[in-house]
Amino acid sequence: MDQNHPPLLYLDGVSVSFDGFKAINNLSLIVQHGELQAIIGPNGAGKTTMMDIVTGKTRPDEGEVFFTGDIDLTRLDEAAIAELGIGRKFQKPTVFESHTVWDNLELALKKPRGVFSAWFYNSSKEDEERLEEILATIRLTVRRDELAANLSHGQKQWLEIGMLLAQDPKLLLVDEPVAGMTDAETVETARLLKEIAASRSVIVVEHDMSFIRDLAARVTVLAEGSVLAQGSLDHVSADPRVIESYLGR
Ligand SMILES: Nc1ncnc2c1ncn2[C@@H]1O[C@H](COP(=O)(O)OP(=O)(O)OP(=O)(O)O)[C@@H](O)[C@H]1O
Repeated sequence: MDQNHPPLLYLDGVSVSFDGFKAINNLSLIVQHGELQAIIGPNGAGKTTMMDIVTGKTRPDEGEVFFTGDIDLTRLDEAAIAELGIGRKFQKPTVFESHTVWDNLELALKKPRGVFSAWFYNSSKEDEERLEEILATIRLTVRRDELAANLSHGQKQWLEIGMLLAQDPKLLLVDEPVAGMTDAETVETARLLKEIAASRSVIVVEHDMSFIRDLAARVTVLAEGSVLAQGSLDHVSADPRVIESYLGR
């Protein structure tokens, strides 16, 4: 790692086994500041486990995981890692159904990012402007007063992404966001994530290839717990090993 210009996220030689099975095997991965990166790969490739390692849910047996160059994530717990500005969106949307879109965002803004945040919070003009901005980003401005329960599945996913944005993460990990979305929502989600990545780094795990194409991001192909190929979607799609282990199946 270039110590003068460290990447936002740096994994090197990371391995983790479950009952003797190497779910992550000597994985090295870099995410730059302001980068949108797509991670693809067959079921069981270790995509979820990789995110579990970054967010502190799973401890690696071996290897280095550094954030902003000098912060060793393997020594921190989940709350401390969230507090550093690493947000994670799980596959299923978890919004407060009986609250409005606006209230969901406001609750996320008030929620401390981790246990070390200030406990006292006063709503300010500045916060309201931020929430308005987030509403526009997640395409829900006109539905701000709607109960979250009345949103479509795709809109719930966007709302949850907005709730993470309210926490102002430096790195956003997004797990299979377009599963179950309509085609139109899927196309819009690619646009939305590209906009978000203009001001922070985003890792997206997905199986939907037309969505990955729309993202126009650098693609990392994981297989059997390590990086099989990396580059543009066209580049990795032409790799015979990628075709054999994933795309050709
Ligand atoms: N806590 C755990 N205990 C035991 N085995 C696990 C655990 N977590 C993951 N695994 C195993 O590790 C391997 C990698 O799983 P992982 O969920 O990371 O893959 P994935 O690439 O996210 O797959 P998918 O595309 O299906 O979500 C799998 O064989 C899985 O069964």
